[in-house]
Amino acid sequence: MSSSTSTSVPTATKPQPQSQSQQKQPTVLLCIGMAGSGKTTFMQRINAYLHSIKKPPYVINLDPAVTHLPFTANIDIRDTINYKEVMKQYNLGPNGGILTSLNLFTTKFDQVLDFVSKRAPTLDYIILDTPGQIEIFTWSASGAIITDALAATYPCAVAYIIDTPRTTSPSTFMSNMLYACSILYKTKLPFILVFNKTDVVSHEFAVEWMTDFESFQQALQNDTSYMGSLMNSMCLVLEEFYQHLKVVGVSAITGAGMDEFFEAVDEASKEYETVYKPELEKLIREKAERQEAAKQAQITKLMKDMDMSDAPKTDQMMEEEEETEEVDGDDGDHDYDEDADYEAMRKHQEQLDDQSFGRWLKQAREGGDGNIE
Ligand SMILES: Nc1nc2c(ncn2[C@@H]2O[C@H](COP(=O)(O)OP(=O)(O)OP(=O)(O)O)[C@@H](O)[C@H]2O)c(=O)[nH]1
Repeated sequence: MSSSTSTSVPTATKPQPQSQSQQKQPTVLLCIGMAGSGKTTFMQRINAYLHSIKKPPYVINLDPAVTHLPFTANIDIRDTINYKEVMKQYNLGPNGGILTSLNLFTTKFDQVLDFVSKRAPTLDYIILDTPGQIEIFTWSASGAIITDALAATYPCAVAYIIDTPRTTSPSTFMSNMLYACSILYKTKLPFILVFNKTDVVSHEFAVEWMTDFESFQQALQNDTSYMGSLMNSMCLVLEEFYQHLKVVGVSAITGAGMDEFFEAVDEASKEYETVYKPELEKLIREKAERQEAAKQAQITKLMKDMDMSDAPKTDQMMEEEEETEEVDGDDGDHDYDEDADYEAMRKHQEQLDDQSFGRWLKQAREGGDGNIE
């Protein structure tokens, strides 16, 4: 786990050396969190922060149910999808309405990517606000499509927003961590745990629990229930998960922790380049190889079906050909036998005909048929 606590100049503000051939790619930040954790307020804060350092971000709102956006979005799902209309038209409840709206929007996401790609060379950050009902984005096909589409092109990181004052009990903390863990393993993207609302409660207790499992077990001391012992074991399991996280404490209201947050984003962007991107490229390469192999197999099969002699022959094809020749030989003998049988039958029939004709002639003569003479 890396906890960013330094107050030095944010790396995001330092000029980055740019190779001529390499086009600048903005970093995508996906803001995900439980309802009420402060995603929208946090989006407003980072938007204001980035404007203040002269790096205005490209803002995308994916929450169709938000009534008021305290910032201007470049692309807003609400401009194309009327969430209340969707609920009425499809006879859905609020969650079904949000999910269907997101699904409808995802069908047009290629157009969103087009818009983004036109602006990308001039951008440093693309920030996305997601629906309040976290599972609608994290566990839906649309959420996965949007995340994968962005992560395939741009360095991408998840900012998981946590309501710190509501996470002070070991059980809510553990629930939140397990949820974060599920998102990390689902997206496999660089992950930043953003403890929000630190103006109310400092996030230090959380950092301590994550770095020292004994302190978490101490907090559980009075909990002798089954849940208590389960959490006791879980904290050991989660130790490995914590090591892959960047942790920052912020206040979306006061603006505290913004420098640390963008330092973590910068690290996450590098992690994307060194870990996620090579893995993605490997997957793409493997898929291309599988497709090429399948194509070659199809061509070989087609050549064989067409009996193209100049087609490259595999050992198996040669063996099959030899077997076929042997069978053809048998067929020739068989044809020969059939011809002999046919000839014998023909002769036999001729004999029968001759005999029959002879009998008829004899009868005709005996019967005095003058015409016969
Ligand atoms: N004290 C304090 N309150 C905050 C902070 N960030 C957000 N809030 C408050 O938390 C409440 C929820 O904030 P939102 O930004 O609407 O949270 P959200 O996650 O976008 O909410 P949904 O879209 O409904 O899921 C609001 O009343 C905010 O004013 C913070 O840093 N400190």
